[in-house]
Amino acid sequence: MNPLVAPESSAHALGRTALSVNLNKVALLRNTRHLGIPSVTRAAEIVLEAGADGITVHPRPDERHIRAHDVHELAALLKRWPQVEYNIEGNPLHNLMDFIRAVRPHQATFVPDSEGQFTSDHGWNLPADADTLRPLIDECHALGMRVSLFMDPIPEQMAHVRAVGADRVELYTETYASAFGTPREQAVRDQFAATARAALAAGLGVNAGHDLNRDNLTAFVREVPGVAEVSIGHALIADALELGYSATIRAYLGCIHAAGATA
Ligand SMILES: CC(=O)[C@@H](O)[C@H](O)COP(=O)(O)O
Ligand SMILES: NCC(=O)COP(=O)(O)O
Repeated sequence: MNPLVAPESSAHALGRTALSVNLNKVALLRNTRHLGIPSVTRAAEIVLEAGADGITVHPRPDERHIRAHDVHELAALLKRWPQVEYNIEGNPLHNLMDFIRAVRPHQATFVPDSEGQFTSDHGWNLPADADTLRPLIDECHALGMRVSLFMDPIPEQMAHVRAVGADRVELYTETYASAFGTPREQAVRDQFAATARAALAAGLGVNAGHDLNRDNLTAFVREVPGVAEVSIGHALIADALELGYSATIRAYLGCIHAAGATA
């Protein structure tokens, strides 16, 4: 994959938030038998044919879901989809950089997970982590890709994200998802909006992800300014078990459309 021709997705061109589908949980189900189904690459084909703007994977060191062969097979598949972005997430101090060097996705998302962590549950600590991250960000840039840092929604951290050389921040949205539907919902969403404004002011692009779903997505995209991309996996794949991949993608794109243009 040649990231030097990384697409500005149709979503960017249309002024709406891009939907990147995280396929971790398809691989998780696949790995419970030695039958190769459900297929990760088939899931990618169907969600892309339904209009998804990107594919995200998080190949954890223990290969509990996405395995090394998935990363490479998806890279080969996406050569047929030049307008689709490939986003690979992981800890660059563990196994992520091997995939980055081999596959050269459009975006690398650095996530500070430990090797056996149950799921992603916190962002980087800046500026403390800056010296460790800076050469890895520089290497990703030299390989021609964008770098996004997975961060908690703290406005004061955004200047540090830019200072270390990252292009985007991925706002860790679990606190928003947990507050949704409670009296704290608006205050928490306001915190994300303030963080996004600080990120944009620092010259960063804004991504978001973790526990987003059909219920909480529209209000987030409507009220948090400039969200370029949401990466969604767990809830979306759960919905697809009920609705099918294609109807699910149309539903999530409908949630984004209902939020209005981001431009
Ligand atoms: C970084 C993040 O919040 C998710 O992208 C992450 O991939 C979730 O990992 P699991 O699917 O292993 O829970
Ligand atoms: N970066 C977030 C992601 O890729 C998917 O997170 P989730 O929707 O599985 O919680």
